[in-house]
Amino acid sequence: MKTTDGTDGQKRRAGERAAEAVEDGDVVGLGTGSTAAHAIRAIGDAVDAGLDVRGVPTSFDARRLARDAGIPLRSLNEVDGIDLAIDGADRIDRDCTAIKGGGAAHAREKVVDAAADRFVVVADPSKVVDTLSHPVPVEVLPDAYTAVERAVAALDGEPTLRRAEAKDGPVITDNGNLVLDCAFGRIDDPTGLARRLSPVPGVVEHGLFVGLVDTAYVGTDDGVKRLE
Ligand SMILES: O=C(CO)[C@H](O)[C@H](O)COP(=O)(O)O
Repeated sequence: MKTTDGTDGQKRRAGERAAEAVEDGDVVGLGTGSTAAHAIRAIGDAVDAGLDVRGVPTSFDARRLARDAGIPLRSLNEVDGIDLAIDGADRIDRDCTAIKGGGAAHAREKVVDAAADRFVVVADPSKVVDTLSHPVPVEVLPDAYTAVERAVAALDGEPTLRRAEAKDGPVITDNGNLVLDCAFGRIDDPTGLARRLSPVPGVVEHGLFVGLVDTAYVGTDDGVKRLE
């Protein structure tokens, strides 16, 4: 039966389906954003019901939400590995290459998601595309942002310093850095672009997630579709 709860319902179904994959004893990477938040709340409900897990949050916000949901927390340095990471995405193609960083959390997200035995993206259908063309968030050291802007321009990208909405000036990440949203138009070779962005001095991390996502759960109006 179709429901009328819109995008939030789609996100909730995706998040809750991913949370069902968490098993007793798991160490779980807890992603950032409104879709991952549904998974965090569902894991919190399961913890209330007796599930034994430890969560590794990917951001200040994920940590706060998970703590409020009653999930025991660890930092990445305190665990030997991560069994399952659940995180949102700004765009994902049918090969499960994703662009992340809409919440400026992609540096820690990538570290946690890449450390996981299994990484599941949760998304609503507006995130699924045939070809990636969304701007790529690039976290940069504050002292290096103009140098990185020039390097991005040399890769035919158009960088825009992300500005804060409830503060004058730029967005400052949880790591104290800046974000350049870099438009490259249609990204036909995300692997090549990722390889060119990573070594630019001053780049802390970019939001292209290539070869990291195992499965995507895409919530719909009446269920969840799976991309592998
Ligand atoms: O990458 C992210 C944060 O850095 C988010 O996962 C991404 O922006 C998706 O967010 P939402 O689920 O709210 O649409």
